[in-house]
Amino acid sequence: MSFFGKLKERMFRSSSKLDEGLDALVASDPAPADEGADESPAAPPKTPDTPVETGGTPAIAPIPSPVPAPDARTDAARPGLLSRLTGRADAPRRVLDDNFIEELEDLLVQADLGVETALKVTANIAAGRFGRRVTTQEIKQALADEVARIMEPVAKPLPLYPNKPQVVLVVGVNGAGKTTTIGKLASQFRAAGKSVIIAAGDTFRAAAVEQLQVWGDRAGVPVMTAPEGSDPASLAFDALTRAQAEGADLLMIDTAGRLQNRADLMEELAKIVRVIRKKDPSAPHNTLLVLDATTGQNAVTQVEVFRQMADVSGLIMTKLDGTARGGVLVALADRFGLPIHAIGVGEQIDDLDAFDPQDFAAALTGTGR
Ligand SMILES: Nc1nc2c(ncn2[C@@H]2O[C@H](COP(=O)(O)OP(=O)(O)OP(=O)(O)O)[C@@H](O)[C@H]2O)c(=O)[nH]1
Repeated sequence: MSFFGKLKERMFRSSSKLDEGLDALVASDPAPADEGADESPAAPPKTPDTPVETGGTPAIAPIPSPVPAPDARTDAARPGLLSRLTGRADAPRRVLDDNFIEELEDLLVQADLGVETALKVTANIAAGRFGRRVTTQEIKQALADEVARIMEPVAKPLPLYPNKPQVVLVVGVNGAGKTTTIGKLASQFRAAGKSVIIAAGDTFRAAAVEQLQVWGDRAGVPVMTAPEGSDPASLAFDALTRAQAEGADLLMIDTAGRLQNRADLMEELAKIVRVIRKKDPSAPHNTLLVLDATTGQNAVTQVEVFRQMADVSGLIMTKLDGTARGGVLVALADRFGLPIHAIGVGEQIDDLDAFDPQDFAAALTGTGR
């Protein structure tokens, strides 16, 4: 299955609230039009060609008339054979008015786009459409276009540099998916013919080290470990020494993610950087922040916190499968503009891929491709 296939199938599979919410938004016509017209698209027109205004409040979309409205530009408003076959002539419509805009904003906030981004996106969707009768499909497509427009500038694969080894520091809170992501990336680099070494820098958790070893075995990549509780900076130094001696292409350094004691963690990360720079002043070449999509708006806080602690160069978002909170990625892109290198949609080795804004927008809005 293609990665987009997986993304579409898994992303929000359990709770695709945005897609359903948009359907409900247009269908939840506060002043429903004549039901009869819905069931009989071929019936004579019961509605005027332009939206009906009822006492100052813009009318809610009448069920589409078989007679094209003068301003209609979509096939749905031209009930030809194709429209009837695809059912689009019957598509519910609703006037895009203030209420609609407010409800759309709420829906986007619930989908974790964050208030600021939700307001911006909604305003852009409404521009040029205000007062018009719109279908769900039109709104979904407009939303998908807006999301893709925001995400396009940040969709950048992890850059590979000629430096040998390229040192990749991986940071993020416990459980975000750092270990899994390192395993998946290592496996992909190996498949691309690169030699990789992993340093298990979370020396305080034996389980984390073991898990990394399992991933290293799977990927066919050596994992350097140190005794429990030992200094991660010292391990990083040794790992870089070995990577340089062996001419490895990449050194990936896992780190601890204990945010409970921010000062300690900050010092630990700073020390790792200080120490590896003794061997390579240009290292680390990438500092990847791994974020868990299921934490929703918490991811925004995590970016803020980790940017204070480390020179974060890019993001990887995991667990986009089975969550309704993937919209937070739009908020992150809009707010921070940090490159999004990859997304994870499962626990298997091939469940990580480069971030594609069009695919993501399509999966998020349910427009499909
Ligand atoms: N569904 C899903 N689960 C994932 C994904 N990425 C990681 N996981 C799971 O998330 C859990 C935590 O992942 P880890 O890789 O151990 O996270 P970590 O950041 O290294 O956590 P610590 O080892 O506690 O520091 C594991 O059970 C992974 O299998 C993903 O994209 N989708």
